[in-house]
Amino acid sequence: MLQIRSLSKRYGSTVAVDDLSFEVKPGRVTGFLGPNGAGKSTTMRMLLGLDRPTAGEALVNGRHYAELRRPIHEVGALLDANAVHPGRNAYDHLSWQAASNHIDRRRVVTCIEQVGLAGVARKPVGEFSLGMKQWLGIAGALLGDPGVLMFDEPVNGLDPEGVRWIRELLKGFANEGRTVLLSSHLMSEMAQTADDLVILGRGRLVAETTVQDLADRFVQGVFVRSPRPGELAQLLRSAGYEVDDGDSLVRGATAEEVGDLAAGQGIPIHQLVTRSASLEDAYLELTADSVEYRAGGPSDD
Ligand SMILES: Nc1ncnc2c1ncn2[C@@H]1O[C@H](COP(=O)(O)OP(=O)(O)OP(=O)(O)O)[C@@H](O)[C@H]1O
Repeated sequence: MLQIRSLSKRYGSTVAVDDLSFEVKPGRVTGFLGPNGAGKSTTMRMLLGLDRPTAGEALVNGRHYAELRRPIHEVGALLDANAVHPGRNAYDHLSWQAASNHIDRRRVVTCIEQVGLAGVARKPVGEFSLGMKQWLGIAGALLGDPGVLMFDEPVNGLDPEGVRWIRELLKGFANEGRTVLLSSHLMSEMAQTADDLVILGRGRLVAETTVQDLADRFVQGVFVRSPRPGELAQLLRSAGYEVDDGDSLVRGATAEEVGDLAAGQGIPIHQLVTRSASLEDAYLELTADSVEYRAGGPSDD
């Protein structure tokens, strides 16, 4: 369990995190989303005791990181996959981490196998692809078999197969009852991975929701096809619905409402499909005011 309470962090005149509060629950994958510079990494660093809050608290299992008795057994994290000595091999890298935390070497082998690196464990990390470094970072996070896992942009730069692999791995961790916090600036990466969503913009909480609720909230309407479209559209308009796209899109209605109205007047329906905005659309709308830089240059506020 992770708890963020009225958390703020300033760097000089930059407010990186601004009075942020949310919770991350066990048994779920929580997507931590926000445009570049929204404050995700800063929040994670404060949870891990790597940065000191200006105000508020960031708690792991109800305690500050510094108060955890055996931190590596409570929380594991991958913040920067490249923060590995390139000349060291994967096995030695993890063994060194394990030794300094009194963790048995057999656990190193288990973690290496769990992330599929057994075949390259003796290769220098400098020869690893970005994906392999990410797996190694995940193996490091698993060393202490912690109940809480945090990953900062773990799928950044991975190919689709790598993304799918990591997605299944993270879902598996949540199914084991662990708390999994996963940051990204892309909704597309979260839609199929996360259960819950915490969305930031300019250091502030924009939404704390579930993927399902967000999708439901942004439902656009119902696409309907009938051999008597004009008549149906008139009926729907008189019932107070907005109908457009050549009388085929009924805004603000459910499929049941449209179907029942049509049935009441004996108007045949050949197709009835609920049409949602994509999660990506919903996310862009929610964070539109928070983007530091857009494709066309700096935002004008
Ligand atoms: N050590 C630091 N010194 C000064 N400013 C910082 C520092 N760390 C972060 N910031 C600033 O704080 C803000 C939040 O940065 P942060 O890295 O937490 O965002 P993020 O959501 O993780 O973004 P990204 O997806 O780009 O990593 C940014 O404006 C950033 O420039």
